[in-house]
Amino acid sequence: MATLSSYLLSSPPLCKSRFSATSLVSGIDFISFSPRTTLSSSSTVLPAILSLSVKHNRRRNSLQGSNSKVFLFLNLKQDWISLASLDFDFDFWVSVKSVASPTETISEFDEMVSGTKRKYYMLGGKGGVGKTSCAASLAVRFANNGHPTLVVSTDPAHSLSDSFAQDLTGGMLVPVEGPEAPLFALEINPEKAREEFRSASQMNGGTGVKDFMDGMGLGMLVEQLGELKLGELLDTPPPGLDEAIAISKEFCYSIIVFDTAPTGHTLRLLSLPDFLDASIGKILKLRQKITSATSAIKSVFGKEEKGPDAADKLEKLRERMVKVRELFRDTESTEFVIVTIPTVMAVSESSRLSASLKKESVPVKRLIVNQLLPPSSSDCKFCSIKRKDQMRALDMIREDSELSALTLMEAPLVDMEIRGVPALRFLGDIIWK
Ligand SMILES: Nc1ncnc2c1ncn2[C@@H]1O[C@H](COP(=O)(O)OP(=O)(O)OP(=O)(O)O)[C@@H](O)[C@H]1O
Repeated sequence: MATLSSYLLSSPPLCKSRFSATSLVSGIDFISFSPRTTLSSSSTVLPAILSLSVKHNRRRNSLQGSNSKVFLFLNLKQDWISLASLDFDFDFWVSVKSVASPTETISEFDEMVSGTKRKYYMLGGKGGVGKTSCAASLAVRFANNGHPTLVVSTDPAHSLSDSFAQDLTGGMLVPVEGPEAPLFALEINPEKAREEFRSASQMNGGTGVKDFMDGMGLGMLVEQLGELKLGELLDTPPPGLDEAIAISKEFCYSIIVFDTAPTGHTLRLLSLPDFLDASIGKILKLRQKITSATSAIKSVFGKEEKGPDAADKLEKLRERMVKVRELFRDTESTEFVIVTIPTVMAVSESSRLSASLKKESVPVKRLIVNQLLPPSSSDCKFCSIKRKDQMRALDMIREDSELSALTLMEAPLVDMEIRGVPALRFLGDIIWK
């Protein structure tokens, strides 16, 4: 934003419109105008490369307080710019300026599909904020722009099927109908993934820690390994394990979008590879020591070594965990997109999520504020309260040390259906211009 403001200061305005407005009711109000109308003389300028500044002068007879803030909403795609204020007893000066030449501009979307590496986008946030809807719409946007895409739901409470109005249950890849390039969707079956873990960590269909450790030739050390919480790990794999296993699988798509589970679950998922790597690593080291100590005895008695056993399977699982860990932190290929809604509670949780992701060295660049109320000149009482909450939450984002550093993307509250197709599929066209 620093470069943007310095550009605004240094470049002459492309258009300057003056208009006045007086709010008829107290509370937040909106006024809108179309930049294309006012810019008709500068036909070479694309709306996508415009920015907006506003100056306001208090009218002499204004009775309002002196601390009113003016908020700007730009929706160039839909041809409107709105100003929102608690006090419209002002004269407004609106300047629209070009911030870059068309050739220099890279849209958010272009940036997201740039590079040669396969890209992983993980959308996460508080429960119910619209992670699935935004993941589905982003995936549709990628596919419609020619990028073979896979969207994976790792949230045990799947709702991807509802977003696409298609049955995606069953843990299989399903082609999504509609988009131009291939788009596949997958709802991870947590039970299946857990089963995979159990079979990797247990020997010959045995169950429990004792069998597993026997299989490893470490039966007598079960007690000593108590501090690794191995029993817990094998009998009730931690939430998120299924996701980690799924993520580590090889897929043949240029972009993979993950619709993750709500915050707490996702954070456990992110720290899981480290935990598993450390635990499995310790077990394998121990086994190695015992094997070398007993190998001399075994050779004397002519006993054969066992074939592929639990240790090999576990070693493979550990390798996958290492890959997952690297993937989470690879800034060139992976990005965690935080999804939030404009409420104080959701913003607070998003700030904590951002801090935790930073601590885990997971790259985060963008924040989607979903379900923003579109401007309206005739709010009901409920809507005007909601709008005030929304303003407060947006202010919080701007002032938050974690969130203000992220690129803000706005997703409006949309009508749920467009001719029988869930409108949320098309949110991506609005968010990622
Ligand atoms: N921009 C929007 N406009 C209108 N409705 C929306 C919007 N975004 C999400 N919704 C609705 O909000 C509800 C929750 O959305 P969604 O399932 O995408 O959230 P989620 O964060 O994935 O939820 P969960 O945490 O339960 O997985 C759904 O009914 C969805 O249709």
